[in-house]
Amino acid sequence: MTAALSVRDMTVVYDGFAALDRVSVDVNDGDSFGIVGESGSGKSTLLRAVTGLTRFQEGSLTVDGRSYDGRKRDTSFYRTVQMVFQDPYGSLHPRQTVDRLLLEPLVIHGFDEVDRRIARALDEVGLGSGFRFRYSHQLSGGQRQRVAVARALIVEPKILLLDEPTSALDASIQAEILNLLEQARRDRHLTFIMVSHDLGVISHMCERVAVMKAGEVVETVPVEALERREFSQDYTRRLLTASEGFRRD
Ligand SMILES: Nc1ncnc2c1ncn2[C@@H]1O[C@H](COP(=O)(O)OP(=O)(O)OP(=O)(O)O)[C@@H](O)[C@H]1O
Repeated sequence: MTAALSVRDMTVVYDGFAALDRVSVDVNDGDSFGIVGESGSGKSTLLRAVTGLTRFQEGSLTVDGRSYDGRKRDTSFYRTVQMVFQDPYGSLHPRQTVDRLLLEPLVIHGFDEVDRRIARALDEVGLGSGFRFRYSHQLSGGQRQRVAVARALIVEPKILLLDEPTSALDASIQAEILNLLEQARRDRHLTFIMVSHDLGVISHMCERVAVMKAGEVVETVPVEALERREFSQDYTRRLLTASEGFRRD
């Protein structure tokens, strides 16, 4: 199996505080890989360090066979790796039309047949051409997140980094977006790396999961191991119990 992404001993320090402390993660081509952990454990920092939004001071990163350093990422990196953020309100410019939002990445990456690609991307995320000339501020949260997914997929990436992609949405809309992502992954043979505080979402979407605590990966297990309670860390058990909600004994 080829590695789509390999992070080795990655360390990110903010003002003397190690938000990531020698984190290693290997994700195979076509995998759906989850990252869980309590708030502040470093999940978003890991994704941000991979995409170059945050600099890593030590360690190495290999994506699709190429090595990248602390911060610099070239256009070909973003052709391979796209990211979908939690907040569809923050991640899309409100005064741009959907057409403009989808055109921009196509221009950056030098794609031709832009009309056809935009129409196809809108279809793929279930919006249709009626949405093409709407402004993003005229869309619901779920519709915006569909546009964010279309914007990521339109450059035909191999890897999607998903940072809590549905946690800002209502439960029913969450399921629609997750199904849409799952369908896109199957159709396009994508690799997913997904951060979620919701172990239910991770169990549904992912095959393997890294458990993070205080900037470290404390264990990496197949999702079935979580379901069968076959893991080594008590911390993982506490996360599972917390995600199952408060129970009266
Ligand atoms: N730009 C920054 N400057 C300083 N510290 C930061 C910065 N970004 C994150 N941190 C700190 O790094 C640690 C990890 O943050 P991170 O956002 O990666 O956690 P997380 O696991 O994604 O949390 P959550 O689930 O709440 O989003 C936290 O203690 C956070 O306060």
